[in-house]
Amino acid sequence: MENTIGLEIIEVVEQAAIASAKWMGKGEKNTADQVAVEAMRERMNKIYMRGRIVIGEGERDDAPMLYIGEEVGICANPEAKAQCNPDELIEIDIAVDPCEGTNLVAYGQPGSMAVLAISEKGGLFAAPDFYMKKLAAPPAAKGKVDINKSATENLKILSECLGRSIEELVVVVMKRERHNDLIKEIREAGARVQLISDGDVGAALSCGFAGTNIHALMGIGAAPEGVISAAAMRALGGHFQGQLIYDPEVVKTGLIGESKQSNLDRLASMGITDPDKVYDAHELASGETVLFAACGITSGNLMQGVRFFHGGARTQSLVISSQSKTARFVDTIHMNEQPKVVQLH
Ligand SMILES: O=C(COP(=O)(O)O)[C@@H](O)[C@H](O)[C@H](O)[C@H](O)COP(=O)(O)O
Ligand SMILES: [Mn+2]
Ligand SMILES: [Mn+2]
Repeated sequence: MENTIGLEIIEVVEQAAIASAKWMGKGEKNTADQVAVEAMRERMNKIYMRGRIVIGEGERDDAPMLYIGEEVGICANPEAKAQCNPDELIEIDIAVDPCEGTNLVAYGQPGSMAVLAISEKGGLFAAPDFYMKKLAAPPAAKGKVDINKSATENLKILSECLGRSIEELVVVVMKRERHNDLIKEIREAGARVQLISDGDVGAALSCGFAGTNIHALMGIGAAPEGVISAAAMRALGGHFQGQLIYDPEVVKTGLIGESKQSNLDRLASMGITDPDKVYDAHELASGETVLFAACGITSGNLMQGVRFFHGGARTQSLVISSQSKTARFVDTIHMNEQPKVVQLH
């Protein structure tokens, strides 16, 4: 799979990031999102694969493109349809977030990225658009920290696994009212908290790499982003656990349906019989091969954002593969028809 489409998925996230970056700082989050979706879809439909979107736009925004269940790949491209033989193509499930951190793009803040994860058919958990309690940590703490333990206990474990004092640990938490107690507990335990307004995929990913000065992600974010983060951590060997949150009282927003009971009914209709199950990275991204790709829209811990120059743009992407066990940073100069210069920096 990596050989077949590894390079192509880099271009998919690059194109989405470039499109979205044109709307950076313009205060229009929906446009920044929409153009990323269109660019991602257009490039995806040139790939010789039979792709199916399992996590996409859709539930939250009732989107017309990259919706859950949409078929993508060369056979979905009207121009190629005549020559297309689906039986010859590899079947792939895809989780996408073409613009992860739409607010970050709209307001010119760091940490937004175009992101996707792919695996064989059935290899990614088709999470509903609910919330998810998440715990991400570096590879050294994999299987040692536990989402069922308190933050205080996990910080002690992290401190031992990483050979640093608790005071030397930094935990990313989304700045939300629902996290007030968690933030207090982390601070009282002695660790430092980095509050983010959006973009918990980037935070989870940062835990996978030493040198980012981020040692854990704790708290509740969106479930689809949880699966994408899990795919990255699965391929990288980091720790990720997620537990669906279906009670609107816990998150204090109306985003996950009217009532706890209606959400439980919906989970049951999806075949999720144990709604409180804690999933680890291997369960959320269970395929034999898992690939993760991201391209910075605005600069973050791991990737620089898109930099435009007259006639082109430069991007930085990351592709992580469970198959080749590589985390590959890709630095690309994109040249339009006739650039006056090919800008190096
Ligand atoms: O910040 C986020 C927004 O993602 P997007 O809509 O693609 O720009 C995600 O990283 C979060 O995981 C998540 O969507 C968020 O926590 C849910 O929203 P909220 O109710 O504001 O916490
Ligand atoms: Mn997102
Ligand atoms: Mn998004």
